[in-house]
Amino acid sequence: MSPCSTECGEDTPSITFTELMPVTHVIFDLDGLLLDTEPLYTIANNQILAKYGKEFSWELKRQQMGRTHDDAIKVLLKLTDLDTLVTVEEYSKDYDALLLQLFATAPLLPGAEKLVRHLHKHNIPIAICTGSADHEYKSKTSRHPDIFSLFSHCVAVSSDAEIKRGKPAPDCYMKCAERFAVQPASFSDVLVFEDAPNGVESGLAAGMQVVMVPDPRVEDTHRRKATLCLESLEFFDPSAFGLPPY
Ligand SMILES: O=c1[nH]cc([C@@H]2O[C@H](COP(=O)(O)O)[C@@H](O)[C@H]2O)c(=O)[nH]1
Ligand SMILES: [Mg+2]
Repeated sequence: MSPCSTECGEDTPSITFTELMPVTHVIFDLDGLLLDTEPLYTIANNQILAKYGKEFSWELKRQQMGRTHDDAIKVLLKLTDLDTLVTVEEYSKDYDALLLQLFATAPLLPGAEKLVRHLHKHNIPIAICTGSADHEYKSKTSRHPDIFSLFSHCVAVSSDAEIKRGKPAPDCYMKCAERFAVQPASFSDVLVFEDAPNGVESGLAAGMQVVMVPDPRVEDTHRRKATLCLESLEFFDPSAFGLPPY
């Protein structure tokens, strides 16, 4: 994982923009980072929006990714000018049913299992922080009990009464760090893994370092905000953040 500048070629697996500092704790995003669920959201939104004669553009998706269930639908309805015609409840009805069917099919993304098993084996505290609701988390992870049992806890913002604001606000990452049995000395001792611009913003605002593994469509301006940007979790080198090497 040799650090390099943006001048590197397109096949460069990693780009760093700031100095990397050692960490003691790691928090993972879920959708689009550990699990390949983002295409499922695209299928569901395309299907529902078609009923209203609209298309699910990349701009809509980028705005939605990482947000809570209700925030994501509110943003979508506003940006498509459907907010005066359709309520969040109306949009959710068929959308939620379709998603729940799809979630149980979600595979792990490349490099996720190796990294999670490695950190757990070396007793690095690991947790999950997702914009999803609890019942969605359960459905999405149902195929992979061996991996998801390795995390100390999961903050599922859409159903967490203690968290008022979802990503991009910092609240969920701060709360997730505070729920470790042995808390980090400072939020800067936490490393976050994220795929979404809203999630990167959330982790950084919490004072944490953020490794971004973005959708290929994420623009450079958003990639540059992350501490480190990787094409795939497969290219992550734990020793770059003072974690035990592979
Ligand atoms: O195309 C989309 N992707 C993702 C989301 C939202 O982002 C959350 C995923 O959060 P995370 O990446 O924090 O796990 C989902 O629960 C959902 O609320 C969405 O609405 N639409
Ligand atoms: Mg995500």
